[in-house]
Amino acid sequence: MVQGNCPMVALIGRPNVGKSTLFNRITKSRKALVDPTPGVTRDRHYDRVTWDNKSFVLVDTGGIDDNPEDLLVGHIREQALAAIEEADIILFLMDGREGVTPADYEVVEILRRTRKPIFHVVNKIDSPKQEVELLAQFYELGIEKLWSLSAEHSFGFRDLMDGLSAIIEGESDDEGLPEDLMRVAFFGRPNVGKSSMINRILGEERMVVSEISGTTRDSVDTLLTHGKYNYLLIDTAGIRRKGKTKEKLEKFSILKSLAALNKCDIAVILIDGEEGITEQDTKVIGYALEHGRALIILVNKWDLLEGDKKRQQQLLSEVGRQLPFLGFAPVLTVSAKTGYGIKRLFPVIGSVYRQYRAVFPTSALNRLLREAIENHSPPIYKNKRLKFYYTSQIGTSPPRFVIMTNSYKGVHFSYQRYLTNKFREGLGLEKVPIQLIFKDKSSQRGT
Ligand SMILES: Nc1nc2c(ncn2[C@@H]2O[C@H](COP(=O)(O)OP(=O)(O)OP(=O)(O)O)[C@@H](O)[C@H]2O)c(=O)[nH]1
Ligand SMILES: Nc1nc2c(ncn2[C@@H]2O[C@H](COP(=O)(O)OP(=O)(O)OP(=O)(O)O)[C@@H](O)[C@H]2O)c(=O)[nH]1
Repeated sequence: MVQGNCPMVALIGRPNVGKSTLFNRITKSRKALVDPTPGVTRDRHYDRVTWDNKSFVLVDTGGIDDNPEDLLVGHIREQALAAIEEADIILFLMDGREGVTPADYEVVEILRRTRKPIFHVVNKIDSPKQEVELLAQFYELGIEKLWSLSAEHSFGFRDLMDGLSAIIEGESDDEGLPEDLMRVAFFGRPNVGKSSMINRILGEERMVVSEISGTTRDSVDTLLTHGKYNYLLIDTAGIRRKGKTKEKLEKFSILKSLAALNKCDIAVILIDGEEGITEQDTKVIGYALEHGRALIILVNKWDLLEGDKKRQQQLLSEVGRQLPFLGFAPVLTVSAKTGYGIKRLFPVIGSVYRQYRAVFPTSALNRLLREAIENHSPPIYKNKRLKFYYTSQIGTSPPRFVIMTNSYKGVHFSYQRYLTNKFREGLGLEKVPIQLIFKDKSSQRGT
């Protein structure tokens, strides 16, 4: 049984064996979370999947790292090594139509080195008849259990997914943790100072601390009580840097840390004050946004910029420029080394958390909606004035509101943005993401 919330399942295999096809089949049933945010780099090669109430993060390693200059066999070997190192479960895909290849032998050998669960999957077996014809030769590999599959036509798919979810433990229910816990996860590139930051927070505040192990394989969660509040600090894994695979592992570690996103309320993203914001930072931020998480940006190692006003300003405006859509996220300059700025963090976490979980009475929301419409008339759509009838809150974390309209299709981006800003201002939600969902009153359809 694979423990922990949301293990990482890596899909490996030679080019063209059907990894993308399988990835799409597994992930496509998932309903879209939020509209894509402009400017955010989206990586289509990983996704969170829930099957039978079990959740995991699926990673298509082929997509992560396609370097055409890599020799084929070398490439798959590296992929397998990285997967052994970083993934919790491995799906090794082979091509039933092509038959067993030397690379398959080699990968099977590599995979024998780990005790992690491995699914040896023979793809492109599109029917029971083909199973009889194509599968037999793969037993030469000496693998007891082979899974035959048609990623394209779904033969064998359900069995594979059931097999996979059978070895994943259900969501842990946080037994023994206090209620109303603020879950704060720290993200950032290797070496940005995540561990130093958490240590600094713990040392600085001399708080009641206890370690909760095993929630995620490589991360240690720390429960602490500060004032009358309880916090769970989640440190995302540091990676082991090893020779040539460093780059690859770095990508893996980012993906894996994404599993932590699923269990936090607030994602604290550390940016290296010396290096500035990187593409990997914007990727993690994008993913946090898609998951509707509250965000706090910490520009760490600020001590290294001490006295350099020009560089400081440059850096902050760079952050603003790179993340224009992120106006709501507080940005703090800090130093885990000297302790500069750390005292400001808790009040910010507190106010972000309160906003993130806020609940509003329907009457106040409707008043706000009416005022917003009076101040700025809705546009005309298909010769009719757009109407907004009423609104109510349908969720928190982040706050979500539904607004009933006569034509949700007519609510263009600019008016949507206007209403979002009005809701933010009117409800005091300036530090968190919020979602407005428009629905047609008559048909109950909408976005
Ligand atoms: N007959 C059959 N064809 C399949 C199946 N799965 C994938 N294919 C085909 O195999 C080809 C390669 O599939 P991809 O999913 O792109 O393979 P990949 O492993 O992601 O390839 P790379 O992106 O190069 O790593 C495509 O033409 C698919 O249509 C299957 O189950 N049956
Ligand atoms: N000058 C300066 N150095 C810092 C600061 N914070 C961390 N460092 C240094 O940066 C290095 C990396 O810090 P870690 O806390 O290990 O970074 P991490 O993000 O946990 O790294 P991984 O475990 O690799 O993910 C260490 O040498 C720290 O001493 C800071 O605010 N200022």
